Amino acid sequence: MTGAATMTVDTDFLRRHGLPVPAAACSLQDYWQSLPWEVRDGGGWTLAALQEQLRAFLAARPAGGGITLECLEVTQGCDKDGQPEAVPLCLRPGEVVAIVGPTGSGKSRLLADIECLAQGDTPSRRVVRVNGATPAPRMRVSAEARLVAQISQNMNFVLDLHVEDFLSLHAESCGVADPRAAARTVLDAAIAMAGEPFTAATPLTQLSGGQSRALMIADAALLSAKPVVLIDEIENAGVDRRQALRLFTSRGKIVLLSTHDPLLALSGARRVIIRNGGIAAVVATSPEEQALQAELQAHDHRLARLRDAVRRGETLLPAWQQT
Ligand SMILES: Nc1ncnc2c1ncn2[C@@H]1O[C@H](COP(=O)(O)OP(=O)(O)OP(=O)(O)O)[C@@H](O)[C@H]1O
Repeated sequence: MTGAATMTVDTDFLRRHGLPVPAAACSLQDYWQSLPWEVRDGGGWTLAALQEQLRAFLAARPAGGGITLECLEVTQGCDKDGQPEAVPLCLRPGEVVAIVGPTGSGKSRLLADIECLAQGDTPSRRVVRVNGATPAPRMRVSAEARLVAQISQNMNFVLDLHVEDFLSLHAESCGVADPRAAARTVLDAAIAMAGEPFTAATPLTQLSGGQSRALMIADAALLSAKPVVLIDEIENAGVDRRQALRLFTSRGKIVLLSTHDPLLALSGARRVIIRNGGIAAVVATSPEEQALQAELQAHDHRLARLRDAVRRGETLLPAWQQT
């Protein structure tokens, strides 16, 4: 049955229906195959009925396992020498926050701590609180209940599907009313962001790194209900970076991006400075820096033209001299 292989079972759903909970996350299809016949027959279940009910359950539930995210706090962290971090961090919906610092300083560590909702159990000993409270354990382990979508540098697909089929399946598993239309919207946004065009019929395995990331960004922004998006060094991603950020903030998501790029560093209202593994400061983007953004953007457009010319194998001077 379409979708059962791509839907993940949800422990809350299973408990609600008195169904056995598997030891590890698995697809609905695998779960169904592992169910003893007496459980299937006793509950009058069919795979179609199970899928229908799970889809309705997920569609009715806000992302993050039923909570509306109001604030995400990162506290009690230590730097690499075990010294307490200078400042805690509090993030609110619709915010873009850049994470900056030298190579190896701990930017990815901070993203990973947020991704796993660290509870003092990572090298930084950070504790992440959700809406002022300790998150429920299932928010750390259940794929459905997790708050965070992550876009990282190295994303490539291994699925043997075309772009449109993949997006439709994902839309269907998210409980979207018209999966094909939702897939089309995501595809259009991804194509607009990617440096090189691709189509609905492109096999996933033939997408370039930049195209894969553009697809994942559009998917995370427009289909995923996760309220927090972590982006690791999008500057090398071969996508229109500012368009990607706009897509996320238009959906009210918290966006944290680790970056060395000055334009991206200024794209949020604040930036987190990491030194020696710890948060050394949280700096507000000043009005002067905001004014600088327009100038940096003009340079960025010029460089983007050069990058396109390089990709097309053209000589660079005409692209550089174009006003
Ligand atoms: N607070 C900390 N305590 C202990 N170890 C840490 C801490 N922060 C980071 N580390 C460790 O330091 C190493 C480098 O950190 P990380 O990869 O996060 O750096 P980065 O800033 O993302 O680097 P790059 O810019 O090269 O991607 C990792 O092994 C990480 O686990």
